[in-house]
Amino acid sequence: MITLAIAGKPNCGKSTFFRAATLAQAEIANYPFTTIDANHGVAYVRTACPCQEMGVPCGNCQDGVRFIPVGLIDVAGLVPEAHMGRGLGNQFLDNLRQADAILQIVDASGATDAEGNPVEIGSRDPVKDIEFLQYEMSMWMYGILSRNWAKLLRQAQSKNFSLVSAIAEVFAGLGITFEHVRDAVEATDVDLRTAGEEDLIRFCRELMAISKPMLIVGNKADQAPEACLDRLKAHDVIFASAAGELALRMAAEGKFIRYLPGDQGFTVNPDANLSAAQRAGLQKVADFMQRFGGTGVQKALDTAVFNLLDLIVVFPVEDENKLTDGRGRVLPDAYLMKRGSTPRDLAYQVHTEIGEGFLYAIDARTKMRIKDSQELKNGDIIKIVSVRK
Ligand SMILES: Nc1nc2c(ncn2[C@@H]2O[C@H](COP(=O)(O)OP(=O)(O)OP(=O)(O)O)[C@@H](O)[C@H]2O)c(=O)[nH]1
Repeated sequence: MITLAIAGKPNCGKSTFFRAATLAQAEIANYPFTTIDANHGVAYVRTACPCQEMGVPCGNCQDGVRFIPVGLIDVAGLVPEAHMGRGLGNQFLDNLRQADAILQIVDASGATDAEGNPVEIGSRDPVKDIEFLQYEMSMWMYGILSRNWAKLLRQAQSKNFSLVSAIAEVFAGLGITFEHVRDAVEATDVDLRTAGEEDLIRFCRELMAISKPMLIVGNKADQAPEACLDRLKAHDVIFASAAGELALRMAAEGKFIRYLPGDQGFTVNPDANLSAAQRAGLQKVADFMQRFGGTGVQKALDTAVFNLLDLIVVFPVEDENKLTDGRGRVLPDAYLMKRGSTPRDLAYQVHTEIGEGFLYAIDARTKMRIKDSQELKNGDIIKIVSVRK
């Protein structure tokens, strides 16, 4: 499963974001428990379900809105100098190894200092928090590389030794590949054999950015002064109110409101028995959503998966006319796949045996065969024909 990590300094709202994102109404979540443990959970990305367009009600979506599970990890307690083992240090940086991308939460309201202690709203420049996480993570990687460096350089003296492959091996546990290392070398133009400390740190920073793409979430935007928002705007930030999203999901779970994560607004159920304070609280969230186009939580999850990781959604079926699987379920699965994936890749994702026996694929919309070399498109409904079942 694609996994996103939530990272940031203490008190920026990570746990609130995590709780909000993993609290799914029964109609949305196929998973009985969306929180696996305190720090690992299941969240959902939102996409259009093709069932309405195709005229076959599927029962797996909400009015044409389909939610697809992704893993979510709350990487708690990152403090300055964590890479030197301070605070919970390495253990938590280590958590990031499981992540495909990182949601970097910053306190957009500037109400917490470098260590996460509460300070007056607006007194901390939130941009500094963006730099902090990227610095900690690249220094952590540099620490790993420098521990292995002398040995790697010795080995590099032999003729057929590739430093790029060797570095990829050092970081294999982090999901870093040969291509990531090669791209980082190219982007930084570092000559690895002669590189000094400064060059290697720069290289690690690039490698980090390439292998663990980060999305910046400006949380607590509901209480952020204009000056803080303006400073963050230069950094491609998604503004959010995790607290607002949590309130909405809890209200929706209690059937007080009708709200689907990612909607730009919500409606209060006419028979909801709400106190004046609850109504006022909901009104505040409604005002925020109107200003920012939603609470930002679902938008952050969707942007990380569909833009940063550049994934598309593909719906495999066994019957291209009824759009069902072998058990008659309509559009039962929605797969997240890398853009550029082919029908054969989809066959492998469904099952290794189906991949091995792959013959051809049919586009359920056109009923035409598609070439194996053809790239799948977002929203495709595909029947795989394979010699083995
Ligand atoms: N106004 C506002 N407050 C928020 C928001 N999100 C979180 N908070 C508050 O910020 C404080 C810290 O939130 P947490 O979610 O515990 O922060 P954390 O980053 O998990 O903190 P650590 O567990 O210490 O790492 C709490 O008092 C939250 O209620 C938000 O979107 N808006």
